[in-house]
Formats: sequence, structure tokens, C-alpha cells
Amino acid sequence: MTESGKPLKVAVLGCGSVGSQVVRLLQEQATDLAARVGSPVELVGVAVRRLDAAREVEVPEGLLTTDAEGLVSRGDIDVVVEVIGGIEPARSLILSALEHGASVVSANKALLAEDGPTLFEAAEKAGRDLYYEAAVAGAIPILRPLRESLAGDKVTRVLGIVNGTTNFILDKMDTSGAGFADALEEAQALGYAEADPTADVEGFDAAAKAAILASLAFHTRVTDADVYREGIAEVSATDVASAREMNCVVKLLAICELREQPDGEEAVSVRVHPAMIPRSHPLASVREAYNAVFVESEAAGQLMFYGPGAGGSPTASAVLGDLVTVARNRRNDVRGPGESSYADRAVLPMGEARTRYHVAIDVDDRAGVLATVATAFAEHGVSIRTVRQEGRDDDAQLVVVSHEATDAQLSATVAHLQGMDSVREVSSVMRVEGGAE
Ligand SMILES: NC(=O)C1=CN([C@@H]2O[C@H](COP(=O)(O)OP(=O)(O)OC[C@H]3O[C@@H](n4cnc5c(N)ncnc54)[C@H](O)[C@@H]3O)[C@@H](O)[C@H]2O)C=CC1
Ligand SMILES: N[C@@H](CC=O)C(=O)O
Ligand code: NA
Repeated sequence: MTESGKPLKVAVLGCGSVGSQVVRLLQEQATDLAARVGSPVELVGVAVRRLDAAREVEVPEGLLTTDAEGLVSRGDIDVVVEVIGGIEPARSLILSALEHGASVVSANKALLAEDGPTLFEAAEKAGRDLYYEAAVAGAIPILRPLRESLAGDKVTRVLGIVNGTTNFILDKMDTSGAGFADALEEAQALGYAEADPTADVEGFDAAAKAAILASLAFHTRVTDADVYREGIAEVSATDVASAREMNCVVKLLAICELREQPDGEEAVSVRVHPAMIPRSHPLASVREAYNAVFVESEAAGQLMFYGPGAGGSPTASAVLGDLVTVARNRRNDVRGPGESSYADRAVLPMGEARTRYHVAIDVDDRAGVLATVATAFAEHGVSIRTVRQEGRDDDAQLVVVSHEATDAQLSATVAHLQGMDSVREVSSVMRVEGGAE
């Protein structure tokens, strides 16, 4: 056991947006952190790519190094904070830190979603902690509640707005009627969206977070490769207006569900895509670049976690929370809860996901067309909840909202519709989530 009073040594890898704020908080909160941990928390090294780069924080003399591997393998480091991002060298550095006896705190959703099990097994073998609260929804405490507070309950569903950039864009489209391209431009001008917004806009960032959420919620291993993903680039101003007419709003959702199979086994379904949700749903009120995660569990019912999902300082708050936890554990020579994957559940293909659908179909405006469209839905077992028709000279648009069906049933229906003479185009298909059937 580390003696009371003996400093716990912390190394930070990366001094960018998050790392600089971690370094700042470690310095500014040193007295409180020592009191909370029970020993001083001493920053002993900060690995950077370039010593002469401009930084948002002043790093004390002699702590900067470009030799990250040398820092994590010193052998006397208690906690390594990895805020470099990306797969390599972050993975090798975390593995080396664990092998050399350090516990690890990381914000690296991409790495945890792609190769979490390798890291969890290394932490287990080393008898050290690996915590990553900042990796999902930034400052919002969601991973610890799933791992610890809800450990005695059964989580059945997690619905998350876990990407601030796309939420900002969709919110702009909803409030101003802007198209996707204009809203993206505004997000970039305000610094929310990166110059290359692919990871956010195409849903890769949210899919990584969905994999991490599903793994913790359902005690099983889910990687980003298991997650069905669609981004928001195809969401049109018309889709957003259509949602508005139904008193809904379009959000990019990470949806993790526990599904009972016909054989009684439970499997998981994990998907990220734009969806309409009723304006009365708590997630509909999540505006601008905020994040929120809505959790449904058997005993607790419905819970909502809300706050800033990104930004250097909010993300550093989550990193520091983990740091205090693992530092306390080091001081007491114990480990906190590690990976829980005992349930070993299958991940269902997207075709087996069940939800409702909003389908806009451009058709010839003549007698019998509505009946043939309804027949196409019926033939694939998709029950229609409502139909609305808007006439335009000799053509019309039918807007069909279905009851729950599988994605495979809906895809077959759309293919059928597209082959019909009276159908000019299936102009939009959007899933509808978060409401009563
Ligand atoms: N910025 C945010 O709002 C959030 C970030 N995260 C995660 O936090 C991590 C860090 O993100 P940011 O700080 O935004 O990125 P950033 O790009 O601002 O900072 C990363 C820093 O690591 C440095 N670096 C890269 N390779 C290095 C190496 N081999 N040795 C030493 N330093 C190296 C870079 O020079 C850069 O300064 C990522 O995993 C990201 O996904 C998570 C939640 C929110
Ligand atoms: N790019 C992400 C920030 C980090 O998780 C977002 O827009 O939410
Ligand atoms: Na978080």
C-alpha cells in the first residue's frame, strides 16, 4: 500500500484541448485533490509531440517530454492519463503503462470501441484500473452510473444523443429551417465541427460511443464493428419539416437495446442513425451541442443524464473524476470494478432491429394508388399506423407512418415500392423512436 502522505505520481500523455485542461486542473486543484485522494497527486511528466508548440496551459519546467514510451515505462508512475487519441501509439502506450504497474485513465473512445477487450484484459492481468468516463458524452457521468449505480438493476435500453456537433446541426435545421450544408457551415464557423467533420457527421464518433455504452449496459462485448451506422448528411430540410408536422424532431441517436429472442435468449441491438422523436420525449429538449443519455431499466424505470458532451474543460472534469478514483484505489492497493462481459450476448444484425418508420413516397395521383401502396406494406408484414397525402397537380406525396416492424421488413417494402409503376420515388425513409407504439 502506498503510504499516506507519499505522493501519487501522474503522467499525462497529450497536451491538446483535453490534456491542457487536465494539467491545469491538476495544478489548480492540487490541495483538494490531495485531500480527496488521501495523498498528494503529483504531476511528474507530460508527453507531447513537439516541445515548442503553443499550449493552453503552462507546464512546469522540466515536465515536458517527447518520449511518451520512456515516460510510461519509468516504473514509478501510479496513474497514466492518455489524452492523445487515435489507435496508435495510444494503445501501445496504455499497454506499456499497465505492464509497468500504472493504472490508466483514458478519454479515447475510438480505441476503447475498437479494441477495448485487449486493454481490459491487460488491466486485469496487471491488477490495475482502466477507466474512461470522458470517452462517452464528455463531462456527463454515464459510464460510472452504468457500471456501478445500476449494477443491481437490469438495463433494457439506452438512447443517447452522444455527438454534440451533429446535435448542433440538426437543432439549427429544426429552429431555422436551414439545410444540412448551411447548418454544417455554421457549426464549423462556431468551432463545433472540425474542418474534416466526417467522424461526427457520418456517425463514426457516435457509433464508438454506442459500442462502449452497450458493452457496459448489457455486460457483453460490443465493438464499433458491431454497430449499424448512418450519419446525418442525407437529412434534408424536408425531413426536418415533416418531423415538425408530426410534432417530432430529428436527432442522431445511439440506440442500444436488449432484445428477447424467440428461443428465450437475450441478444443486443446497437445502432446509430437519424430518427424522429416526439417533442414530448426528454431527448427532444436537448439543444445545441449538448448531449444526453436516456436509460431504461427494469427496477429504476427511466433515467436521463444531461450535460456538455465535449470541450477541453468539461471533458477534463470527467478525466479528473476517474483520476481521483484510480488514485484512491492505488493508495489503498485495491482495484475498482473492471470489465463485466459475463453475459456474452449475441449482437443482432440491423435487419432484426425493430422500430417504426416514416416513409415519404412520391406517387401518381390517380385512383387506386393508395390501395396498391398499402398492399405493398401489408405484403411484407408492415402495419400502417397513419397515412397523409399531399397533392401536387398530377402527382402526390404519401407520407406513411408504420407500426413497429423489423428493418428487414421495411427494406423489403421499400424495394417493392420502388419497383411499382405508380411510385415515382421513395423520397425519404426515417425511423421513428421514443414514443408509444
Ligand atoms: N475534445 C473533446 O471535446 C473531447 C475529446 N475526447 C477525446 O480526448 C482525446 C484527446 O482529444 P483532444 O484533446 O480534443 O485532442 P487534441 O488533438 O487537441 O490533443 C491531442 C494531443 O496529443 C498530442 N499527441 C499526438 N500524438 C502524440 C504522441 N505520440 N505523444 C505525445 N503527444 C501526442 C497532439 O500533439 C495533441 O496536442 C481523444 O481521444 C478524444 O477523442 C473525448 C471527449 C471530448
Ligand atoms: N466530436 C465530438 C466531441 C467529442 O466527443 C462531438 O461533437 O460530440
Ligand atoms: Na462521460
